[in-house]
Formats: sequence, C-alpha cells, structure tokens
Amino acid sequence: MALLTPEDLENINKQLQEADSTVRRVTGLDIKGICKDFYGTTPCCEKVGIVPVTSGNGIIGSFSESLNAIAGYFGFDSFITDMPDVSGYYEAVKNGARIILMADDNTFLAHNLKNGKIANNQPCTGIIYAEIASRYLKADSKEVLAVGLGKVGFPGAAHLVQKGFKVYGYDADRTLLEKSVSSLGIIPFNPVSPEGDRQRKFSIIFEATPCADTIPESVISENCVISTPGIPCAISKELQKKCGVELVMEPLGIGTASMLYSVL
Ligand SMILES: NC(=O)C1=CN([C@@H]2O[C@H](COP(=O)(O)OP(=O)(O)OC[C@H]3O[C@@H](n4cnc5c(N)ncnc54)[C@H](O)[C@@H]3O)[C@@H](O)[C@H]2O)C=CC1
Ligand SMILES: N[C@@H](CCCCNC(=O)[C@H]1CCC=N1)C(=O)O
Ligand SMILES: [Mg+2]
Repeated sequence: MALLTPEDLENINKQLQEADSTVRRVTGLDIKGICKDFYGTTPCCEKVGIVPVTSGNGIIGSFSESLNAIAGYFGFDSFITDMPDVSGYYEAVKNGARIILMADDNTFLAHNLKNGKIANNQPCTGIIYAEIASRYLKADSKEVLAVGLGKVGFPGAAHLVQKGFKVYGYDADRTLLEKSVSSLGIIPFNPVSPEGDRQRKFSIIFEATPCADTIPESVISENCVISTPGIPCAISKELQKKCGVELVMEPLGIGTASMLYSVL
C-alpha cells in the first residue's frame, strides 16, 4: 500500500507552484487550464468539506491541511471539519459543503452532493498526468512509454491509447502487463532490457510506480517530458539534469484538481 507521508507533503504550495510552472512550460497551459479544457468545467467557489478519516493506518499528518491548501489554490472555498469520520461527514454537510473530499487507506474520493458526481483519485490522477504528457509541445513523435500499469497507470495508459498515441508499456507484474496488452493493445516494452538490440527513445514518458529509478537514460530522447505521479521519483535529480528532462511530478495536488474538476 503506497500511502503518502507528511514528508511527501512538505511545503505543498511550493511543490504545486513549481509543478504548475513546469506544466505551463511543457503544454502552454497551467494545471487549471488543462483541467478546464479537459473536463469542460470551471469552479465558482464551490464549498469543499475535507473530512479526516481515522480508519486503517489513520490520519496522515498534514494530509487534510494539504487538501485545504490545494482546494484554495484551484479557487475552491474549502474547510476541514473539526471531527473525523462519520461525525466529520455530518459536520461537513451541516456546514454547507457541496463537495466532500475524504480518504481511507484504499480510496480517496470527491463527491459532489448536488449533482451526484463522484471521483476516485487513482484514475483521475493517471488520466490527468497522461493528458499533461500528451500535450508536450516539443514531442517529436506520437510514441509514448507508460511504465507502471496499476490503479493509476492503467487508466493513464488507456487514456493515451484513446488519444491515438502508440503506447509502449511495461509493468513488473506480468499478469498486469499481459492484461494491458490484450485489453489496450499496448506494445510490451521493458525499458531496462528492451527486446532486440534496437534502442527506442521516447519524448513522452508516463510513469506510475512506487519505485525509484524506473526510467533509464537509454529511453530518454533529446526533448523529453516525464509525467509521473509515482513516489519516489522515476529518475534521479542527476539524470534529470544530465538529460534536461521536463519532470512533471507532485505528490497530491494535480490528482486532486483532476478529481474536483471532474465532479463539477
Ligand atoms: N502524485 C499523486 O497525486 C499520486 C501518487 N500516487 C502514487 O502513484 C504510485 C502508483 O500508485 P498505484 O497505481 O495506486 O499503485 P499500484 O500498486 O496499483 O500500481 C503500481 C504498479 O507499478 C508496478 N511496478 C512496480 N515496480 C515497477 C518497476 N520497477 N517497473 C515497472 N513497473 C513496476 C507494480 O507491478 C504495479 O502494477 C504510488 O507510488 C502512489 O503512491 C497515487 C495516487 C496519487
Ligand atoms: N485517512 C487519512 C488519509 C489517507 C490517504 C491514503 N491515500 C494516499 O496516501 C494516496 C492519496 C493520494 C496519494 N496517495 C487522513 O484522513 O488523513
Ligand atoms: Mg498529484
């Protein structure tokens, strides 16, 4: 279970601002612009109630506070309930929340009480990071590499297929890789040891694994964006600098924005 830690969330506002400027450089739009264009929705101060949840591993330090900062950054009017769990849910509704944000160890949801729409963080994250990667202005081909085809990666890879990209994919779990090949038609490609001697380089890479260093230098092309919600990061700082990679990576805010815009 890959749970966030308080360390992942340190100075979330700075992380969000840095990610936003990278997204602007990569796509020409900021995160708000991508979400608005992709979902066709715009927030107008919807009240968001953030409910801490104590089940399982319990409350993660600064998780609710980070969601509060993120909702504010994207133009929502948000508050954290004093009480957690059921009492917190009741408190949120009684205090006029239109959208509920809450997470246990397995599901992080956004639920719009007015229109009934509900969003799950995993597909919303995969899809928005894939969407950002797909809009890379300096891409030199329609070929993309998707590494990590789990709860976040598979929806992201599916989105890239639907957008008409030629998707090469890899997952350490053979069953997941085979499922992705059969259901999405992606081309199996292990970046660490590609079949045959032909080296394939990509200018669009989407990664969603809980492992570090999953993207080797050999697959990174001249102009390359690596769009990755995966924690820890798919490449080292050194490799990022050496190859001049545009790295879109942020621990919670981009995925949360995708959830919120998807339920408006
Ligand atoms: N930044 C954000 O907003 C968010 C980040 N995450 C993070 O994204 C990551 C993925 O989350 P989930 O999809 O829910 O996990 P998951 O466990 O469902 O999927 C991860 C996949 O990566 C594969 N994998 C592991 N090591 C690999 C390697 N070396 N090469 C290729 N594939 C490898 C696993 O076989 C698995 O299928 C986690 O680190 C999670 O913490 C999740 C949600 C939001
Ligand atoms: N119950 C806890 C929150 C638990 C969140 C666990 N899920 C993750 O860490 C996912 C969400 C995005 C990235 N990983 C609380 O209310 O403080
Ligand atoms: Mg994120």
